[in-house]
Amino acid sequence: MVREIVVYPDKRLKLVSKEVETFNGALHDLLDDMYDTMIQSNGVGLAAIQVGIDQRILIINEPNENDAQLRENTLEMINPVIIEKSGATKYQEGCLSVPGYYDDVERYQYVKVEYLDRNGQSHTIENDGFLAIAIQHEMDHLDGKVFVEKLSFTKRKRFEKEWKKRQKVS
Ligand SMILES: CC(=O)Oc1ccc(/C=C/C(=O)NCCc2ccccc2)cc1OC(C)=O
Ligand SMILES: [Co+2]
Repeated sequence: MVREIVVYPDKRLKLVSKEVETFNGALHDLLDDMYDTMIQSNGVGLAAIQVGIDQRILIINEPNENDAQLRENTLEMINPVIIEKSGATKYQEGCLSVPGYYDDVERYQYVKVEYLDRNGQSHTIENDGFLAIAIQHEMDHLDGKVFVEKLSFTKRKRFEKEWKKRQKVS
């Protein structure tokens, strides 16, 4: 089912999420709910803290060449750890917890990541494209960091001004 998305500057987004210890039906239900929630909001990535669960869980679903997001293309990462990183890249990021705001964020170009799947099986993935950016963005959420906190001083000032104005209106 679709869950409510936690919106910036909710202080839950600053929590450091805890490692997952049990790989049971409740975990599978959460992963399925995260998928429903991400797709319904037109997202390509979501961390569990964005639906209020402070566990080290993230999902990514990159649209395919026909711009379709297929369920089987969903990458589910539990307790992910970056074991290699290199290079630098910049990409205009957005976040379902900061709806309607996009800005350039600097990231590592290449990452190699170890993680567990929904059954507790270990996997290693490496990427130097869109997926590398998405993984870094979502892993930041697991450590209580939102992309707007990585902006340069001036960009951050611009964001805060815009966001305050938006809060007054809504
Ligand atoms: C108004 C509003 O909510 O705008 C949106 C903002 C962000 C998003 C989705 C952001 C998202 O999935 N971010 C995952 C992290 C990520 C960012 C950049 C590259 C890879 C991975 C969707 C929005 O809704 C629409 C209709 O576009
Ligand atoms: Co995000």
